[in-house]
Amino acid sequence: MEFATFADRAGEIEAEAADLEIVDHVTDLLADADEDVEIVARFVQGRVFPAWDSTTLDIGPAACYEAIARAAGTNVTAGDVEERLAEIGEIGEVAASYEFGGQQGLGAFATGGGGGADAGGSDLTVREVHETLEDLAAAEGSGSQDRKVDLLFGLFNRCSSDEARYLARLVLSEMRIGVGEGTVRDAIAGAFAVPDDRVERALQVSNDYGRVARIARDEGLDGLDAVDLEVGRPVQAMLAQAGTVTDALSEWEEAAVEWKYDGARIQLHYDPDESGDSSDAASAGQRSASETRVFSRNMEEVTDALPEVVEFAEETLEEPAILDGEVVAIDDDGEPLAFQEVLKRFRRKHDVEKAREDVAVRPVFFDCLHADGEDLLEEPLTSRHDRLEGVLTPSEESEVRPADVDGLSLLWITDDPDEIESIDADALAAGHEGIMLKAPDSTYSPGRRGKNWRKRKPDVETLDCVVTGAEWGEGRRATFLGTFELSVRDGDDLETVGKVATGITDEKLAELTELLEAHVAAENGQEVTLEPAVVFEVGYEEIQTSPTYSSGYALRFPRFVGVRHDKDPADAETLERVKSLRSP
Ligand SMILES: Nc1ncnc2c1ncn2[C@@H]1O[C@H](COP(=O)(O)OP(=O)(O)OP(=O)(O)O)[C@@H](O)[C@H]1O
Repeated sequence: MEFATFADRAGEIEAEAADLEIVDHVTDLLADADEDVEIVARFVQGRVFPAWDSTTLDIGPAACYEAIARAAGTNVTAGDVEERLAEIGEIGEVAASYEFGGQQGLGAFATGGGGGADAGGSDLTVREVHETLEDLAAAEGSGSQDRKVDLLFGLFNRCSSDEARYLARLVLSEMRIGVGEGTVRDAIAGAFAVPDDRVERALQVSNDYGRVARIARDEGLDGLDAVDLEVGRPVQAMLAQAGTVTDALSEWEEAAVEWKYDGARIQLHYDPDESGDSSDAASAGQRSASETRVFSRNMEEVTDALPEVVEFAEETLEEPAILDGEVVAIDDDGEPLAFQEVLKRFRRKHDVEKAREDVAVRPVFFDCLHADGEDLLEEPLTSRHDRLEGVLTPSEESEVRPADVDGLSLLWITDDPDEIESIDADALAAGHEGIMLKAPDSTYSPGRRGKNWRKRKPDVETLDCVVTGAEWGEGRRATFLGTFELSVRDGDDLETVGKVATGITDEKLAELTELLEAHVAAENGQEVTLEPAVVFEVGYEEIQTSPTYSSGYALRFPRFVGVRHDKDPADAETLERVKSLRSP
């Protein structure tokens, strides 16, 4: 396809306001793209490379202004282009405002000729544009920026103003003609007469609109259905919504409960025998027989920044696998550190070894998308977790208990809110963020933020409660008071509303013990009665009626937020207010 035709069609799409009409235009465009359908399906979304491919053009706006200026003539400078951009506000319009053609230079020859653009368009094709942009992306090392500018100059130099408009936008990732992913999906289905849900599935597993368009055209439905996950090519991560335990249990008979790790999402791709493969990654040849690649939640490659994850894979895994998980920063004792610490490591390109000495990381996996040649997206969560456990368990140790499997996130299936509460408490006590609730039968939906994965909703509100009791801890916490009894005011009386044991670090427990010990009124075994003196601010998920506490109400999932040193028991919440906050 001529690039002028593409630019023309892009102009028509941009001028169209109605979504359905836009789909019709894109459908026609794909149907007319012939051998270039792969490129056109990407260009129309403003992409040069497939979504899974983290290759970038690596060319900044300044270099683009420079290329435009050179193609526009000897009197134009990059500064002039920038000034015009400040006036007009959009790089496409700026590029279209110059007359190109006829400038001689290295770049002009590099892309097959100089000049030739006229108002009706050049002889440039989308394929030539694509190939030149591939060369531009590949330019590395010293002098590469000059080479990039040369190549881009060569393209602009052959452009009519309409072509220049869309070339500039494509290069700077500012296409913005109203074509989203859903539009291209519908257009592929329309152009090649295949059902849109099958196109959607193929897109989910491949993350490559160009390839899916070509397969739909050349191989139809059978071809689409044969598109599989590929180890080494990232998939979009499934995402979570916020939700309560109550909602989860009322919608599903049972919930799968997992710890929510406070790190950064990773997708691990491991192939034990890459040697026979001729892919680019293999030909890079740094890793011997096996190949491990790690991607971020946005499918960006982060392998080199996380050597611990690569080592983990190489030591633990035996079969090809795609695993979904979290990388967590840890201290010298292996205890989790705050999320901010992971960020110091996550996208680091230089001094990785030094950074590793400062902050170590460890992976934890909670899902398995592919194992040993088999795609598992359509399998229920519980089966995927079983496969995950198998993949992470070295074969000679098949008897190890799941709790001992390194890198495996634990999963509990339960319909008991109290058990969920205690899993949440354990997660917080172990330094994690809380819990995730998942539908046990759910399939893996890449890129979706559906109801099947829920992060426990953060507390709606907090209450200031008087601490009227506590318990001595056990084991390493034997010298600390914990499990604090909470009360609210009812006239001159105090009535209990719950106990809080979660959200408190050991350091904080030591501090609270010191504060509360002075107010111990009585002790009975581990149980301690406290004079009303200290007020805690406590978060909670909801308030329900309950026979367990003297107020007749209970805080569900209470969490310690802090001590209200500025408040006396007389300033604590009243039972009246607790009643008014009760869930309907
Ligand atoms: N067991 C787990 N299952 C799924 N995700 C987990 C788990 N443990 C930790 N996570 C992390 O929690 C994230 C979902 O929680 P959350 O929504 O708070 O993440 P976010 O990236 O901060 O925000 P958002 O995804 O809403 O944009 C996942 O993307 C993943 O990184």
